[in-house]
Amino acid sequence: MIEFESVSKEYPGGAAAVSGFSCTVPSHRTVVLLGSSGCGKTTLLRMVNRMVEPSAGRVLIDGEDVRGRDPVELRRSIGYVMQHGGLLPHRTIADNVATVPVLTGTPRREARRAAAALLERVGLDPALGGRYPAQLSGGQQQRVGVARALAADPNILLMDEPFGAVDPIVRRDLQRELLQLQAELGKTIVFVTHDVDEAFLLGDEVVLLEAGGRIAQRGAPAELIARPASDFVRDFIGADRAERRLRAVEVSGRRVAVDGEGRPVGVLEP
Ligand SMILES: Nc1ncnc2c1ncn2[C@@H]1O[C@H](COP(=O)(O)OP(=O)(O)OP(=O)(O)O)[C@@H](O)[C@H]1O
Repeated sequence: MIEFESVSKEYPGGAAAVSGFSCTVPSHRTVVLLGSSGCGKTTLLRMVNRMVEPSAGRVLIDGEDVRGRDPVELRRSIGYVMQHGGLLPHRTIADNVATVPVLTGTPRREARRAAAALLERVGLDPALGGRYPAQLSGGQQQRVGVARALAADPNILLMDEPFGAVDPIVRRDLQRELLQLQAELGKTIVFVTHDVDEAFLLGDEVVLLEAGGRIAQRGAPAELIARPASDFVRDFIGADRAERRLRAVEVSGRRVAVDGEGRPVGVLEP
C-alpha cells in the first residue's frame, strides 16, 4: 500500500506543482493519475521512489515513511517505466533487463537467463536480447521497459506515460498485455497518463487531477462516468460521454451499438 499524506511540492522559482495531495493506493491494485500536462502527475509519481522529495507531507509504503529508506536501495526495489523506455543505449536488451538484479547481487549469467524469460513474458522473442535498444521498434522498446521494471520482482510498479510514444494499435496491444500481466502478478501500480480511455481501461481507480495536483475526483471509472463531480470532470472525461445514449442497430446480422449521432462504437455480444 502506498499513502500520500498531504504532500506538496514547490520547485525553486516555480509555482506549487502539487499542494496538499492525499491518496491511498491499495496493494495489488492499479491507480491511475489522470490529468493534463503540468498538473503534477510525474512529480507525485517520483515522490514514491524519492526521485522528488516533497516540500511538505510524506509518502508511506506499507506504513513506512520513504524518507527513512536509502534512496538507491528504494529505487532498486520499485519498478519504474518511463515514457521513452529509458533504456541504456550502449547495453544489449538482455543487459538492460538484467541491470538491477546484477547490481543487487544476482550472478550475471543467472540474471541474463531470467531476462530472457521476462522478455518472453512481455511478448518479445528472447532472441532480441542480443540487440541494442536502437535496433528495436518503439513498441518493442516499451515492452523491454516493462520487462526491466519487473526484473527485480518489485511489489510496486510506477509507470509514467509508458505507452505515450507508440501508435494507437501498438498502444492498445501494450495496454491489453499490461492488464493480462497484472491479472497474473497483482502488483501495486501507479500509472500516469493524460489519456482518458487508457485510464478507464487500466485503472481500478482513477484520480483525476486539476492544476497543482488538486484532486477533481477519484473513483472507479464507472463512478466518474455515472456521477462526474464537476463541470471540469465532465469536460475532461468527454463532455458527451456521460450523456451519450447508445442504441443498437442490426448490421450484416450483428448488433452494433451506435451513439446519438449514429457513430458506431462497438459490436454487442450475441
Ligand atoms: N525540476 C523541476 N523544476 C522546476 N519546475 C518543475 C520541475 N519539474 C516539474 N516542474 C513543474 O511542476 C509542474 C508539474 O510538473 P509535472 O512534470 O509533475 O507534471 P505532469 O502532470 O507530469 O506533466 P506532463 O504530463 O507534461 O509530464 C509543472 O508546472 C512543471 O513545469
